[in-house]
Amino acid sequence: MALRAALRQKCGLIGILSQPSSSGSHSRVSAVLVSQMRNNATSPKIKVDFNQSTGVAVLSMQSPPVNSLSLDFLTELCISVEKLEMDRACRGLIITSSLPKVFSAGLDILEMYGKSPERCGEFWRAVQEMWLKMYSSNMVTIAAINGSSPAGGCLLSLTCDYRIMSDNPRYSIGLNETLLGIVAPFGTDKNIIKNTHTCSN
Ligand SMILES: CCCCCC/C=C\CC(=O)SCCNC(=O)CCNC(=O)[C@H](O)C(C)(C)COP(=O)(O)OP(=O)(O)OC[C@H]1O[C@@H](n2cnc3c(N)ncnc32)[C@H](O)[C@@H]1OP(=O)(O)O
Repeated sequence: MALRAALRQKCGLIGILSQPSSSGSHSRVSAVLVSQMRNNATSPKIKVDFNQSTGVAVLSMQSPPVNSLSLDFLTELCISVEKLEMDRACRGLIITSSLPKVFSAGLDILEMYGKSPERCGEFWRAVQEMWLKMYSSNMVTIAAINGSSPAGGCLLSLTCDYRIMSDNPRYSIGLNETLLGIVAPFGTDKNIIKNTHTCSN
């Protein structure tokens, strides 16, 4: 009931929950494949279960060991969210983890070491794209934080409309990245600044 109320508040529509799903874009599906090939991965890092009758999708992060946000992971995450966004039947999105104990360990530290400036640029653009896409989503978004969620994992949860965390003292959450000497890069891209203003309204 709470979700339906939230859906009503955010979308102003409730009657379309049972509308049939439209099909995803082929170009985006192939972008996932390109992402997997680049990473030499055989299994997807993101699993999406969409329930047509409720209009709610559950996006499970399943990238062992700790769902770190690598360029490939972020690419796949953004494509999955975009595909759901294009589906008018999907009104709500729950993001959670399939892994025990960890929601997300945040940005993949290996992406920040020994990489070319071009690759670093691509990575940080993907980080920006992820939080802008989530923050400006038309769907009601909920982070079901079922494990530790430091730094970028916390950031991911903060981009959602609602956060619910497992009551377990062993799970930690917070913006601890400054302890590693990592600060958010200054966004000079006009679109990023524009989108940020739009989101804050
Ligand atoms: C506008 C944009 C603003 C952006 C601002 C910047 C935002 C965020 C910056 C970041 O996110 S930097 C990353 C910070 N992350 C951390 O500090 C998390 C560190 N990790 C942990 O605290 C723990 O690993 C955990 C998540 C609590 C899990 O603990 P657990 O005991 O279950 O597992 P571990 O043995 O510690 O780790 C297993 C395995 O995973 C590797 N690993 C852990 N975290 C990362 C990571 N962030 N990136 C890459 N790899 C990671 C860890 O090294 C272990 O590897 P192996 O030793 O098994 O090879």
